Amino acid sequence: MGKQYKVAIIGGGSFGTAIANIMADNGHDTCQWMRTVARVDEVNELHTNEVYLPGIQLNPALRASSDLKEAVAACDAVFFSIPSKSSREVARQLADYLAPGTILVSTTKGIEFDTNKLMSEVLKEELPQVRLGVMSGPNLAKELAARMITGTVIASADPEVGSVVQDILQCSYFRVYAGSDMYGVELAGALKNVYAITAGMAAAMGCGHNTISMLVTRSLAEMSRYAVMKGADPLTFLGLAGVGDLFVTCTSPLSRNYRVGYELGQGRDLNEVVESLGQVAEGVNTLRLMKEQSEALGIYMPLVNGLYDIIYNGRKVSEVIGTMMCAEQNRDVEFIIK
Ligand SMILES: NC(=O)c1ccc[n+]([C@@H]2O[C@H](COP(=O)([O-])OP(=O)(O)OC[C@H]3O[C@@H](n4cnc5c(N)ncnc54)[C@H](O)[C@@H]3O)[C@@H](O)[C@H]2O)c1
Ligand SMILES: O=P(O)(O)OC[C@H](O)CO
Repeated sequence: MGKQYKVAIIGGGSFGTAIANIMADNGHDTCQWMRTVARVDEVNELHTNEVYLPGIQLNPALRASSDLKEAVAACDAVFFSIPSKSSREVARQLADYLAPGTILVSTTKGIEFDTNKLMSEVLKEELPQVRLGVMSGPNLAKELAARMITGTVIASADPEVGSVVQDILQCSYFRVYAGSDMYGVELAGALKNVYAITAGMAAAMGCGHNTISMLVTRSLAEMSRYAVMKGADPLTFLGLAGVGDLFVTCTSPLSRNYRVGYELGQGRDLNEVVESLGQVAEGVNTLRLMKEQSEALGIYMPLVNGLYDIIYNGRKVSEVIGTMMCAEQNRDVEFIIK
C-alpha cells in the first residue's frame, strides 16, 4: 500500500459519493461533506447513499460530516463536486478553512451561468490560497461506484497536484492520467453535456447507429472548434476527457444529460423533465452559454444552434435537421476542428 492521505470531498451527490468511495477503498482517511444531516447519518451508519447511488454498498471506512470545517481540517487534498450553479457559494464557505497550498480538485462539469467562468476560475477567485487541478473523463458515477473499469484525467499547472491525485485515486478499476491542459480538460467536460442532450433526443426518435455515429463525430468537431477558439489544446479533445467522455455521455442512459434529451425527444416539457430528474444536468445551462458565446465570437456551431432552436424557440426537430443537413453539405469540410 502506498502513502495514506487525509482527503475530503465536498458534495453529497452521485459523483462526490462515487469518488469518496474510491478513496476509502484505497485506504485514505476520507471524509465526505454534505449539507443534509439525514444523509450524513445514512452514510455513517448504513454505508449507503440511496437517493444518489441506489443499491450501492459503500466502503464502511468512508465517513460523512455536515461540518465543513471538520471535514477539511488538515487535509492534503480536497475534491470539489458541487453543481456549477452553487459552486461559488460553497467555495466561499470554504475560504477560511483551507490552509495555503492545499490541493483542490474540481470535478464539476459546468460553467458559471452569470459570468461564463469555468469552475477553476471561480475557485481561484474565491480560494486563491489553494493549488488547483481539474478532473474529467468518462466517469459515470454509478459505474464507478460499482467498481467498473474506467480512466480519468487530472490536469493542473502544478505537476505535483497530478501525481498526488494519481496516488490518491488510482486503483485496479480506475486509471488516472495526468496532463497540463487544465482549460481544455475542464471545457471538454462541460461542453459534451450539450451534445449528450442532442444524442438522447436522437435515440428517443429512433435514429440509427449511423446517425448517432455522425452526431458524436460532428459534436467532437464542433466542441473542439469552440474550445480551440477559446485557447484549449485540440489534442485534449482526442483523449479521455474529450472524445472519451463525449462518447459515454452521448450513448449511456445513465447520463442525466442524455436522459433529459431522451425525454425531450418523447415530447415532454423541459422544465418538467429537469424537475423530475432530481439531479443536475449541466448541459441545459451550458447550451445557453455556448449559443451566446458562439454568436459573439462568430464560431460555426450548427448542432448548438439546432438544439437551442428546438428547446428555446420551439422549432420542429424535422425542420432543424433539414436545415442542418443542407448547411453541412454546402459549408463543411470533414476536418476535425476547422
Ligand atoms: N454523476 C456523474 O456521473 C458525474 C461524473 C463526473 C462529473 N460530474 C459532475 O460533478 C458535479 C456534481 O454532480 P453530481 O452528479 O454529484 O450531482 P448530483 O445532482 O448527483 O448531486 C449534487 C450534490 O450537490 C449538493 N449541493 C447542491 N447545491 C449545494 C449547496 N448550495 N450547498 C451544499 N451542497 C449542495 C446536493 O445536495 C447534492 O448532494 C456536476 O458538475 C457533474 O457534471 C458528475
Ligand atoms: O450524468 P451526466 O450527464 O452529468 O454525465 C455524467 C458524466 O459526466 C459522465 O462522465
